[in-house]
Amino acid sequence: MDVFKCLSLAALEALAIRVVGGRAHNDNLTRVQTGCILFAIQYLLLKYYRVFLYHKYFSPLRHIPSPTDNHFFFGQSIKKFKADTPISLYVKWMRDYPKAHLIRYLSLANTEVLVPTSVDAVKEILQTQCYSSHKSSGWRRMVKEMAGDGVITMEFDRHRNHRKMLNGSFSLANIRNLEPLLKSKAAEVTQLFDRAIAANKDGRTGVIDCTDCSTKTTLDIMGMAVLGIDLGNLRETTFNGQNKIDDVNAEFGFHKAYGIVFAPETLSKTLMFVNGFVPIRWLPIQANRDFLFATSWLDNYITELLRRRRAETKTAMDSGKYESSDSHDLLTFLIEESMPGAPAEGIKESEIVGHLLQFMVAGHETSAIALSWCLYIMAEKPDIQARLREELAALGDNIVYSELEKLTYLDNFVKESIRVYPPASGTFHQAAVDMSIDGISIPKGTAIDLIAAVLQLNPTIWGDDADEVDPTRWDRLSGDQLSPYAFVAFLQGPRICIGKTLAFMEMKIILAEIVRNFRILRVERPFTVQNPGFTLRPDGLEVRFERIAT
Ligand code: HEM
Repeated sequence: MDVFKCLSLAALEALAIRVVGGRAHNDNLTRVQTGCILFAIQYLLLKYYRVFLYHKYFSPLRHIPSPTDNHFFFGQSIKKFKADTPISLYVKWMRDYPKAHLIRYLSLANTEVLVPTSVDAVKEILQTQCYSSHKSSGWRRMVKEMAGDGVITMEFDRHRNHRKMLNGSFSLANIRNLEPLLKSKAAEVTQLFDRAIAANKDGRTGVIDCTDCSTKTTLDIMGMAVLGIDLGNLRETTFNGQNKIDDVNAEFGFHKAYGIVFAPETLSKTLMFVNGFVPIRWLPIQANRDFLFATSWLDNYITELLRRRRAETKTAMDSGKYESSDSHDLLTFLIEESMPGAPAEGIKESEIVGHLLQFMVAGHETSAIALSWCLYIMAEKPDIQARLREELAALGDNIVYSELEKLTYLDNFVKESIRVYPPASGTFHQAAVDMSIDGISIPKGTAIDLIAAVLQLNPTIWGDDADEVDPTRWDRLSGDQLSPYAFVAFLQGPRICIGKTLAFMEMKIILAEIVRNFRILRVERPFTVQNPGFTLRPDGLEVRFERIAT
């Protein structure tokens, strides 16, 4: 836009100089040369104004509390990149300005970014003015590159229409039908724990990598719930004698592909972020080749599956043998919804593939991270673990979910772990129109980072012990804690997570099985949290556990 403005202005000025000055004004310079020089001067001046002057002297946002330790050009970007976790700096700023409703920080080239820190400010963005902002274009580009174009990357009417159609597939009744699947996967988790014990020298305890194990579990669950296929990641996991999962001989599949795309090495991660702004996937390096192979493998796999299932459905319908069942995986649901005369008739194949890919991603990665942090908390806090076990002991051996969901301590524990360790670190918006938050005018285009931890770890909302994991706090909520905008790990408003109920159900069923059968003893070694990233993914979090004698 700036280039276009400066080009037009330079062309007009060059023309004016020619007309006013006549041929004599400077015979050595042609009109094009004059135009180029004017363009360069104006463009540099405009950029200087935008990068170095605007945020300091002219921006309507300049009075909002802001961290001051900025790099002169990169603002806080380098610090964010180097921080321990994707949320650490945001939480620090929230603590530095406890009374603020909004915080402003400077990003690359001193671009201003707002971070809402109060329940009122978040409510305005997610509810009152929910259609005044949309996901940032850079973020959407990154997600589309990884997981196609589905509900997560759609906006406004397109999002509203697709979301309305998709809501049916994750209705309460449909989710309830997944109970047998979730129980069978929970049983497979205990078998995997037993295999880890059997592979260990002492024959009594085992060690698992929490993120790896949880990812396999939730990927298997999503494989069934979304695609109707058993990916078999849990069943096929073996251990190699040094407590390590033996992945060397595993065929290329969903788990490997998602690992490359969503849990990449530092170089690949950097390429992913840079590519959100400047296209660099054409660079002939191995990290790019791996990424492109994995994303196209996932896309081809799902497209083929869709075409095959569609053909099978059509054959069954033509022969009058097709019966719609009560329990739908998302793929079957979408095929039925897109039939002639059905609500989603005319939906593009690429949109169905986008939805499926994005549900697989959104559904497995976040739940896996949430489960990993639950295991971490249990390892660190034996008292919490004991209390969970005690509550579960009151139920018989063959637990049904209707009993499990009534357990208040388990419910509190799951909520509390997601409060302290929100799996999705943030959602990244941009003002779609000029808007006002907390009485402050926000110009169209301003970036807004919605960071769950900034609300969920905020001492002004949750008290001085906001950082502490205390499941019992959910029994005595008061003040702002009662607001739905104090707990936004699943977001709120029209874009609230579609899988929230399923996430709670799967976590409770799997945790119940683990807690009843195993005692988590300790965290085995120091670990890190991946940064940069869109999730709070622990890296190398291993726990040691033992079987509980029956
Ligand atoms: C602990 C587990 C989970 C957490 C913390 C979580 C969190 C979130 C968050 C924060 C969003 C908003 C993202 C954004 O707008 O940028 C979201 C959206 C979404 N989630 Fe989840 N999620 C979880 C589990 C699931 C599951 C199990 C599914 C699968 C059914 C799922 C499917 C989705 C989808 C499809 C969206 C996009 C909704 C839309 O844009 O309308 N999530 N989730």
